[in-house]
Amino acid sequence: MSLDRFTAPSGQKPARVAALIVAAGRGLRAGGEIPKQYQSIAGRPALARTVERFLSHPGVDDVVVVIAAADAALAADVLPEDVARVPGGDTRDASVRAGLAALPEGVRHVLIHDGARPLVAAEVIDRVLAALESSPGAAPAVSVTDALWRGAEGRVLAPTPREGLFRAQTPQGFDLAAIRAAHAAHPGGAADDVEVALAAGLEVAIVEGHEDNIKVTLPGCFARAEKILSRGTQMDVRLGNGYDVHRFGPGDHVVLCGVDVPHSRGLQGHSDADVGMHAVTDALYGALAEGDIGRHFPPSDPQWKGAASEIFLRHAVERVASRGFRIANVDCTLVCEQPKIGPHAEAMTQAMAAILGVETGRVSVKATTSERLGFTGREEGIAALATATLVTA
Ligand SMILES: Nc1ccn([C@@H]2O[C@H](COP(=O)(O)OP(=O)(O)OP(=O)(O)O)[C@@H](O)[C@H]2O)c(=O)n1
Ligand SMILES: C[C@](O)(CO)[C@H](O)COP(=O)(O)O
Repeated sequence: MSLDRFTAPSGQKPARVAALIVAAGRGLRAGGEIPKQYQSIAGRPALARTVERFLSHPGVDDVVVVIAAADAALAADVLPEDVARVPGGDTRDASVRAGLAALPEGVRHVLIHDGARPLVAAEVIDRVLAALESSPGAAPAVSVTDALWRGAEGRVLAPTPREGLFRAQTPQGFDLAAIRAAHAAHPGGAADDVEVALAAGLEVAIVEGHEDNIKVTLPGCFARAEKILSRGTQMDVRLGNGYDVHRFGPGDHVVLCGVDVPHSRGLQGHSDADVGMHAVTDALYGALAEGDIGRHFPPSDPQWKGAASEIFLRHAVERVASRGFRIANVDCTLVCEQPKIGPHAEAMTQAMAAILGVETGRVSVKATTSERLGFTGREEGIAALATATLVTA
């Protein structure tokens, strides 16, 4: 097979990539009342963490998760609604085959990953994808650094050379057509997809894995994964800012940070013109690098005319959670001469905190005048600025 086939000529759109996450195992070695992939690691199900790593990777176009039919209800609680799920088989390779068969048209490269490896880093995924440009298969591994022995009944029998030995990890990446053919020809019982690929004569490049990319296998692995997360190596802190302006028009009240405030005029806008809530919503989208309200709710779409801004904020809050973050704090400043914000700031804080799903101590709503300068000073409209901090959930 020519290696050129796997090289994206510069300037061409990169190959469409699917992540196939196998999560149909029973997790017998790990124990617990539910399979290990549904158990929590630092407050979040392992599988939710795994899936998020691929959903948030810019090189991955599709994510398909293979689950046991018996786990459908557990999966519904853990997986984002729009993530495709496929019923698995009794063995890992049967589950992989079921997933490969279900991948959408047009996928060229597939990354096959254990649902039980929730800490895979973006750099590891990057390295596999880069190697796939010049090889039909690529997989991460870490070299064996300890001495190896063969042993039995608690005794060392013989030292074993470790040169050239690697500990295999996932995601294992392949040209989709090639790995489908390899699985179809394999008798079954392979430990992983590299074994299947090699049996079919495919070349598989080794890329650098990561010690943190552990597979949750035994009961102690949950604590190990939590320790890795708490080290902060996987901690991501995001800051976002938002800014919005709405002009005054006819009316008898304004809606600010979810509270109706009596005023001699109203604010004009396509929605309810809640300038404070819009700034906070944009700060959340900004922290996720997901654009702004206009991208998610185009003003050209009549269905958002007069819409309560709460709809926008709730959407941004959902995006935060599904990207694996939580809101650490939000700070919003309203800039206007009138109406006076002070008497309403507490109600605004409470209304915002309820939608954001955080305690009121994490939300600040404050106001300033612009000393009668500029458009806010001339009372032509109200401006709002907001900052949001997100941290890994
Ligand atoms: N029939 C199977 C068996 C395994 N897997 C998945 O393959 C990955 C690696 O397998 P392993 O760690 O061995 O998981 P289990 O089979 O669940 O573990 P155990 O052997 O302890 O029961 C896991 O994400 C697991 O859910 C799968 O999708 N279908
Ligand atoms: C695929 C794999 O994760 C590679 O390390 C591993 O082979 C699957 O898990 P198991 O514990 O060997 O069943």
